Amino acid sequence: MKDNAAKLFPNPDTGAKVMEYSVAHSTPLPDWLVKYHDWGCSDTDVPNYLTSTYQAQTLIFLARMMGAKRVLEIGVYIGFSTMFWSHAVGKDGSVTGLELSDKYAGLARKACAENKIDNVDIRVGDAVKSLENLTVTEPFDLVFIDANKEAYPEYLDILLAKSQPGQANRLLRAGGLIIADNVLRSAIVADDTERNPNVAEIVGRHGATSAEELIEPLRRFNKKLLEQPRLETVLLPLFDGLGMASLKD
Ligand SMILES: C[S@@+](CC[C@H](N)C(=O)[O-])C[C@H]1O[C@@H](n2cnc3c(N)ncnc32)[C@H](O)[C@@H]1O
Repeated sequence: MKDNAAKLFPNPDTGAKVMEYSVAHSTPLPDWLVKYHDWGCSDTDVPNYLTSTYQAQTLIFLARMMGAKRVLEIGVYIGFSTMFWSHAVGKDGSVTGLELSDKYAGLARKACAENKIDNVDIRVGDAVKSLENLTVTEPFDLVFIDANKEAYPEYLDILLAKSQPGQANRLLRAGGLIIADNVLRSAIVADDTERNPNVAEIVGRHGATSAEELIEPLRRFNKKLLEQPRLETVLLPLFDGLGMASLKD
């Protein structure tokens, strides 16, 4: 049987070169998005929150390939991903962003205004509440989950409950895509043994009492994606782990 993990990179340097080459041979982001990402990495509270520019290139490609016009984003931060979704859906599409922090929502709105983006609507508050209260006239094509990891299972439950077949004003259309970031969380979700040095590092970084506290909600989320009969799922070990599922009716 062919090995699932192709042994492409003999060492980290070659791995980095392959990545550099792959980025250079993928449709580039517009300059204004790259500039905003640079600013986000150098001058904001938590640069680590940002998706990478290569992840942006990949997700834009995916959204356009499925013809997505309406995107819901859970976890906006300073609006980098919000703006790349806006770029992906084009002027006749729209993006709704849910963000807890008033400050980050303000930065995101400012960036949208500065870049003449007028198809983004950012709502401030806890995303569980915002999702519960969200009503739409047309369903979303794509939902990007990138907020507090402990609430991922709840976000999924609400999304599915509000996207029932035949339901008026459902949130996600049949055939719509759910993309969840960080579902492997520096590999600790798949390997929480002492062989994985990231376990101690991540627990320390998040001031968690145990690795389990960080791992359990994501394992529950990944299991729900897999076992929910209305979802067809693939977990890509790219970036920090991308959970992807399409909704069947
Ligand atoms: C990883 S960042 C999002 C990064 C953004 N998607 C990007 O790639 O540019 C996660 C965001 O989720 C927000 N967040 C955390 N808990 C939340 C909650 N309960 N409801 C809504 N947003 C939340 C944080 O304030 C933070 O801005």
